[in-house]
Amino acid sequence: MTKLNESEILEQLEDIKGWEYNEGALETTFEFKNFKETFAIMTRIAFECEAQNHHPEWSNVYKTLTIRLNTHDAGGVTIKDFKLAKTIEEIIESD
Ligand SMILES: C[C@H](O)[C@H](O)[C@H]1CNC2=NC(N)=NC(=O)C2=N1
Repeated sequence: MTKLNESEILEQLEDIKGWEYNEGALETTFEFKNFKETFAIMTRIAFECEAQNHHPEWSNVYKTLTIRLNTHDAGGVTIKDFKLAKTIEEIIESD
């Protein structure tokens, strides 16, 4: 898996609104209704991460969820990160 360069990353980012390239990772923050809803979404995302064998750096404070995606094995952002970011968007939009 080869890491993408910055212009490739910025080009791919045009397809997923709300995400940005920050300090070597794709990053976004979501705000939900309350903690229960946030944690339920995190659980659904976690199953999909397992299925893709690709895992986020994330943090949750009450109803705020921050997600950072990069590919440790490649030392940067790869197409796997974009695939997972799009999946996360689908999960949240289907809610
Ligand atoms: C052995 C296993 O396939 C690897 O450690 C996978 C698991 N999940 C991963 N997740 C992320 N975000 N980056 C990786 O490089 C990665 N590698």
